[in-house]
Amino acid sequence: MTNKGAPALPAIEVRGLSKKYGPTGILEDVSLTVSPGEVYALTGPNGAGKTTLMRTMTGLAFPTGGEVRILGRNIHTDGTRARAHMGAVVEAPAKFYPQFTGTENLQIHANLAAMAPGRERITRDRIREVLALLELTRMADRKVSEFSLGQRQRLGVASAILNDPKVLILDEPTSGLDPLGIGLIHRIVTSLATSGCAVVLSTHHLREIATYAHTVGILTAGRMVDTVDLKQRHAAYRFRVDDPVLAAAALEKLPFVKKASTRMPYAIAHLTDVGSVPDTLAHLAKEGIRVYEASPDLFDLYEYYRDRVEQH
Ligand SMILES: Nc1ncnc2c1ncn2[C@@H]1O[C@H](COP(=O)(O)OP(=O)(O)OP(=O)(O)O)[C@@H](O)[C@H]1O
Repeated sequence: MTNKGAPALPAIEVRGLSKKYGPTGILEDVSLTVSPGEVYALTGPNGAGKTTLMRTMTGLAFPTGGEVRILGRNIHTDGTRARAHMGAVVEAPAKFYPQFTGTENLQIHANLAAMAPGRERITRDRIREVLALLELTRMADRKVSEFSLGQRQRLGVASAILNDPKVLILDEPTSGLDPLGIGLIHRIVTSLATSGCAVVLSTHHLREIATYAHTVGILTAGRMVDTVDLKQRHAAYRFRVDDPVLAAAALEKLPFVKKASTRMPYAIAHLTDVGSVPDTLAHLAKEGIRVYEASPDLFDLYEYYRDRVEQH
């Protein structure tokens, strides 16, 4: 029997997770699913429980209730196999031996990673490649005690991606990084996701994350209060036209427009596919509507987040 046509197994599945420290509830009934190739950003106020959730997802902390599955395997009862294809940094900055060099520290991680079932040895070339990717070649043979905070942060990401993971979990990977370092981490995460890796990262940088995450989970006081599908939000386009009401009525008729509305001086169209913008423009012109400007109607995650957090 084949499972052709069956939905792909989620790479990460968190179901009804709760966690207490003593009598204090930190997480309550948290669920989330991340598919292969998806970037899931976890955000929320300080103390909301993001680090606790990520520590529990990687098996470093145990839940009071619920479960975590990585590639179908329970991280708490089948940890060795669940972690075989996982990379993670959940301490900031990641812990390294300060008296050893960057390369030596990665070699230690490589040796540990190679002990996972079904995993091959990580070569010296791969270590060099990952150091170059994180722009750490210059620091490769220096002791970690000589690394800056940002360099240690990048070495943490290097160690997490060393074994070419299918699941990557990063707690605030861009904290302490300069603007170019932040861009570098974004590019690396995007490229891993493009090749099928499922990524969960926590962050407070909402406007940046909105440009490349697929999903944003908002955690407040230990509860997942909202999950935002950014793909859906990005398919809105706005057109500055001479008559927005007329334009919205014309846009409504198009098969690839899910919804049209006005926000003066714009007509807003929610498209099924951003590739249909040229056809939309052609249609507006045919209807005699003059278009002065057409641009993505970017979803303001910061505004949305503020509203959602203030409600709780
Ligand atoms: N080992 C622990 N023992 C007791 N309480 C803890 C422990 N670890 C975390 N907490 C508490 O759990 C709550 C959530 O902390 P956590 O670090 O998960 O939040 P966070 O969302 O990651 O915060 P931040 O954005 O500030 O990093 C806090 O109130 C914290 O004091």
